[in-house]
Amino acid sequence: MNGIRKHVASYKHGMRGIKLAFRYEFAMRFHLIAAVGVILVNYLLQISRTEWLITLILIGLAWMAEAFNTALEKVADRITQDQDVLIGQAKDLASGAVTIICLFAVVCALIIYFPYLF
Ligand SMILES: Nc1ncnc2c1ncn2[C@@H]1O[C@H](COP(=O)(O)OP(=O)(O)OP(=O)(O)O)[C@@H](O)[C@H]1O
Repeated sequence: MNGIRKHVASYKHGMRGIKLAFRYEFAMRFHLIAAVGVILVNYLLQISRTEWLITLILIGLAWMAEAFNTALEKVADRITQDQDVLIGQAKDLASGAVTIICLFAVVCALIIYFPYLF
């Protein structure tokens, strides 16, 4: 019972994290606007159920990568705000993770939307 209560509490912390991310992170709001755009285009083009799933999974992965990136930046800034090679690399890697999923999302979007448009 204690375990279940703890598990439910961790979802509450998670919701707080999601609120924080959308309230204070410009990049997260940008991803939200992009997601709304994608959902709109999906409706307009009447894409298949599988294509809906792929786009929704990619949206989730992009938000997840951005949230991890923000978390890592906060921890790194707590460790030191001085210039540090390893901190710089850690931040670049976390930012790279976001860039990777965004690049794949763009490629997938082209593959999915192209046949509907041309
Ligand atoms: N303490 C540091 N030491 C060395 N380089 C740093 C440090 N802090 C930031 N950088 C460099 O500046 C970049 C931007 O870091 P910053 O903390 O400003 O994140 P940001 O502008 O919010 O980036 P992102 O767009 O990835 O969210 C990092 O990817 C890193 O290359």
